[in-house]
Amino acid sequence: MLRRYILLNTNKFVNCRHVSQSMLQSTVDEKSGIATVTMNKPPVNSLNLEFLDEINTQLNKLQKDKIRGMILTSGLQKVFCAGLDITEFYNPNPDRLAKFWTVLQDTWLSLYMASFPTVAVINGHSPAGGCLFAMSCDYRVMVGPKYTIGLNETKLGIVAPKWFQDTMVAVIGQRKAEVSLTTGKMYTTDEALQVGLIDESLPDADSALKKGTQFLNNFQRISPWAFKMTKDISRQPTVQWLIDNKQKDLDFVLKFMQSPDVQKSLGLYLQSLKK
Ligand SMILES: CCCC/C=C/CC(=O)SCCNC(=O)CCNC(=O)[C@H](O)C(C)(C)COP(=O)(O)OP(=O)(O)OC[C@H]1O[C@@H](n2cnc3c(N)ncnc32)[C@H](O)[C@@H]1OP(=O)(O)O
Repeated sequence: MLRRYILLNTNKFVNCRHVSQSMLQSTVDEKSGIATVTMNKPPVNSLNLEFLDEINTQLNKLQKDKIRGMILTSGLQKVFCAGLDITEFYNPNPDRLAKFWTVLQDTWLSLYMASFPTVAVINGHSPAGGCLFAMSCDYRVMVGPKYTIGLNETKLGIVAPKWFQDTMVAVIGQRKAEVSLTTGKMYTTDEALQVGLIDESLPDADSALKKGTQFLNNFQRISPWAFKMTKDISRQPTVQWLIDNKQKDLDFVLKFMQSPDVQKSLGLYLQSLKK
């Protein structure tokens, strides 16, 4: 089957059979209209400014192209996404930190409110921002049993912003989210399934991708307009706070992240990761 590969670094559609050298590969199945977007930024798909910008640009492009659905997955061996790139927060340049956080806000809004159905095929560990991205999709299929997922921010000595927390509440409910967030809980695949953080667990990536595609095929007979209106109504309460408070959220992050206590915690955490 002819697949359309998108070269993101030039931001142009190119019909060819080669995968681009970009950090993000995107293929669109021309028959079904389903895009597979694969994060491929070794070693752990950490989300820095440039990577987020690329993801956001691609989401907007797919929206314009009126694709019928999207699978978000990882091209790495055992990590879906390690979350935000901690080096963006450690001894930051304030201008870059502001840009980074603004692009993160925009990328989340693009993903959370995507006009097309989205599935996260979580084929590796998915802490913090990785979990946020997975939770922002409409359906989650995870490869089990050895990977983990959760919002672990408190374990780094930092605080998940309100919209991270609200996204989790929307998926697993207030009580479970509160315990999960305060303890920085990383769930095993089985635990995540039990608590409702993921929708399905499959033993390998191929079957997870098939499941994800099956979910998207449910929308073949659903009007894209009816889908989008329903999703907007359902998700509006979660996004509205950020839409109304982007600057306030940014100001908080700039102040919080540059405080000496937080810098100290981040430094220790980075050191522990290197060990
Ligand atoms: C108010 C603002 C709040 C902001 C909220 C923040 C949300 C976030 O997303 S913060 C990021 C939280 N992420 C994590 O805590 C994940 C940390 N990483 C891991 O747990 C593991 O790396 C992981 C399980 C994902 C993968 O394990 P391994 O495959 O064994 O890889 P390594 O641990 O050896 O890591 C390889 C390499 O990558 C560096 N790394 C890992 N994660 C990050 C990250 N999030 N940002 C930057 N760099 C990261 C790690 O240090 C290693 O580096 P080298 O030693 O230089 O190779």
